[in-house]
Amino acid sequence: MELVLKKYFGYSQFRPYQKEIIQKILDGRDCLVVMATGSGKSLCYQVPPLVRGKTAIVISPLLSLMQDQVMSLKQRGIKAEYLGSTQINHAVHHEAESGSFDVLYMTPEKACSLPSRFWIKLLNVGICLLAVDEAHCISEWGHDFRKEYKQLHTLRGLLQSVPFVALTATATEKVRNDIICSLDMNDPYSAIGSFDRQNLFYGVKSFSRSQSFLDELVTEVSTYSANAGSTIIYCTTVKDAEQISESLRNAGIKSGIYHGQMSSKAREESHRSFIRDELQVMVATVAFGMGIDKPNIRCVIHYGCPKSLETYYQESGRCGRDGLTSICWLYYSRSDFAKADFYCAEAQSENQRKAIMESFRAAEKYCMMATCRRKFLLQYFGERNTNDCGNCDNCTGCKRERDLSRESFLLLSCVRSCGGRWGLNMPIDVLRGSRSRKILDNNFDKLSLHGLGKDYSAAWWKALAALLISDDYLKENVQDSYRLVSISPRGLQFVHSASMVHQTPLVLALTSEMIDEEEHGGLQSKVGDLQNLATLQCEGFSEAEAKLFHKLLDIRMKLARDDGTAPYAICGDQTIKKIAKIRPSTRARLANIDGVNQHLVKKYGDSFLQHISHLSQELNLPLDEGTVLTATAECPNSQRKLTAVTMMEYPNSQKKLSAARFSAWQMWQAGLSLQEIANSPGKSAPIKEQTVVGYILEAARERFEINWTRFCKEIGLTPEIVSQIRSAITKIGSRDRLKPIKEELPENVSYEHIRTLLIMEDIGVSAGDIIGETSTMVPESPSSCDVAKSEVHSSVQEACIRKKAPSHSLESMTDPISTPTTPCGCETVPRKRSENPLHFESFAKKLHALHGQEEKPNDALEVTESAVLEWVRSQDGVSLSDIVEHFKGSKKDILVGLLTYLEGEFLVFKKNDLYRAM
Ligand SMILES: Nc1ncnc2c1ncn2[C@@H]1O[C@H](COP(=O)(O)OP(=O)(O)OP(=O)(O)O)[C@@H](O)[C@H]1O
Repeated sequence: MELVLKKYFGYSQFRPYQKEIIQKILDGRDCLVVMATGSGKSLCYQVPPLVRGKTAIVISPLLSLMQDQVMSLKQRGIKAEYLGSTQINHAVHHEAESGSFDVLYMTPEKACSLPSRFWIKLLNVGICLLAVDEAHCISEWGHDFRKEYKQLHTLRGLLQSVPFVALTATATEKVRNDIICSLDMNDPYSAIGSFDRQNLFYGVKSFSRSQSFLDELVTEVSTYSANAGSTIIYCTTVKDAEQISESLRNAGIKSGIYHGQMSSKAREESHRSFIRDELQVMVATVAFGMGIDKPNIRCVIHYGCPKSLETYYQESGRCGRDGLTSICWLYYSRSDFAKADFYCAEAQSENQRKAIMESFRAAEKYCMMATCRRKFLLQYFGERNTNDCGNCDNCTGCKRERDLSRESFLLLSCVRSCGGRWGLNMPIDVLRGSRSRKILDNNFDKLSLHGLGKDYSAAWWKALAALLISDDYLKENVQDSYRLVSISPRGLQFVHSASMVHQTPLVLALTSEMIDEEEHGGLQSKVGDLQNLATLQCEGFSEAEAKLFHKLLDIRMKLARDDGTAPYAICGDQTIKKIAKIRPSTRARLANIDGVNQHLVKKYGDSFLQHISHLSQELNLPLDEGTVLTATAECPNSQRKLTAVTMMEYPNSQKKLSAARFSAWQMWQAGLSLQEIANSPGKSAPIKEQTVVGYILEAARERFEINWTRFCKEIGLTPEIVSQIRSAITKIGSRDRLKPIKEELPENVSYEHIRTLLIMEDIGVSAGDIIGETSTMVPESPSSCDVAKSEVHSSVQEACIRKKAPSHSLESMTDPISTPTTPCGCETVPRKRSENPLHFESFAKKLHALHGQEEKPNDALEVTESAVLEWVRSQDGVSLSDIVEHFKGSKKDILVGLLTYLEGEFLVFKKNDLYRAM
């Protein structure tokens, strides 16, 4: 399973529940999976077909969702397709029944209308599971009941031996039971995960649909949207959606619109542009609901209270599916709460009407509460023992608590005096001193309470009423869709214990709406804080790394566009972040990054590596940051010759130098030329020689030993150039900045010359001594003083050459294959890779050639890619020492080289220091 996970999905670990669920499916057991949005449910049905080599059937409610999923799976090298009305390739049906696909999506209608011969044929080749995604649609108690889902049990009869897997993010206990019964599931394994989406911040504010609020919202969105993922703004009406969309476009924000009144073609186009990152913001109605599978949505805004808490959880759950910090704001106005009847009109039964009403009230309560919102959400979905989250507006805002005993006494008494026959408006109007006809007709103007609550707005009183309802002082009864308010026993007790002049203290936390009402007369409903999204995106990055991250996002976008796919299908933002942080220089290192799968490495790896190398150079960022150095195979011959001088002598080298610099220095010490190092094959593309010079100079600054004579010769630092540089420095009177020095010098004097001289001086190496001693150097015009000094012998450097320079000529080595190679035996151009491991035997041969033949015990096994691969494959995870032991007699360096190579080719992978075959 882990192998499939890494190979196709690029991940090295399963998330909670995934592995158990997959195992149960592989064992043939029905499963009910209820896990949070974005928790990774899809993977549970995508892995088994790859393990078993049989087709997985996935029932999904929306064509757009299927198309997105198929696109993403194809980008992972998984054979996936869908059957549905928009499928224009007629061959798909035939291929599907012959079992050509790993994952086959279809709508419930399609699944029920396929002839039984289709299923029988497919069963013969193999079906490993039937998954019902968004399974809550089966239940009348669910918030999105679809009658086509009810028909799915007919498939049970046809596919008796196939495990059924029902998946949903939102299912109360009632809904779960309904799913199990409807699908005729047999003793299903139930995996009920937490609903908690810890990376999401939840916030709520009251607002008025005014131009000033809209302007403020547009300004906020524009501050972060250009470089911080995507945003969805959900509206409750098409009119709101159109108005917001227009305002965003007028402000120059790339935004699209999506609602049910658009043609299906226009909707598709809008959806497509959004998932391909061509739009920053999508303004949509609920029509843009389930099936938005885009992982990098950073912000979901609700412009109006949604119709149920389940809908809210689903829609806000579109946010931050890649696990990165994301924000959900909900803006509500009082008028939103008057829509219950409208939503109930959709009900097809009394049960459904009740369910709609209940979840609508829950959404209202969510808006009005002053305590932890996440806790409320989780408890609504049946999770107990939850604590305050510290990551919602009510937890993070400064809580304002106040003794509201007098106000509560007035409201409770007034509700009681009105006889519990009214909604909230009547007692509030009485308190505010209204003399409307209804009040006069009922003689409520005669009540002693009449007019005593004038100091607060009606909205303020309603907010207090919501607090008193949630604390059980008031209760709401729904009668013929009217909401009547009456006093509860607890409320009655409170009223009895008090009088007009004295009440028991009742300390309550004010809601943000109450505060707004008190401080700004309800006019200042400020948009919640969205701006920090832009900074969150690059948290933990230096400025240069943040730049690299954004450039890599652009590159991913371009690659995706060229390929007609969505950027996130290549890899997620989280993975790009890791790439920007690590800056891998080789395929193997790229492959090691979580989220990088085989398909990515094969298809885009070289392109990414080239860009990383160039951009890192431009931004002065080292490659292979944080990579633990191991003996690498990137230039295998150098390893052999360096065993005596590398890690042993520089135990802290990792701390001082990045892997790329250390590796360049190693190769240099092994006798490779600067050009050879620049072209060494471990990298996807040659790097510049100047970069190699820079790397070696940095090593020198860190007191790594350098053969200066050889180095100066190679970069062409002559005595004449040294004296020219010195004159230039004297002339400008400073050596702090290179540019003015360079400007004083002739063309042939390079920055590398200047840098080298300065570093030599900094670390106390005399340039004159070094340059002067080498007779093979032919200075263009030897300058007197430096030539004189050249007679002096540099004992330190010379000793170093004698002791550690390569003992045999690199050029003399036999190259067993015909590809052009550098003197180190490595290819000068990136090698075209093949899927067939045997094709790489040449690499093993080359390694042997480079390391020289040696005495091997008679029983020693020959080390080739296929031999190593075969043996690793036959084991359940082996350590390097096991491999060395098994292939005893072979050099560890050769084995390490082969393993690294096989890792880069996704033929083996390493987890917890154990190698396993893919
Ligand atoms: N083991 C894993 N390691 C890292 N990322 C993972 C893992 N499993 C899944 N993911 C990623 O998590 C994200 C959400 O996964 P997925 O789409 O399966 O969620 P879901 O539970 O089906 O959500 P929803 O209910 O909203 O459809 C995807 O980007 C997916 O690639």
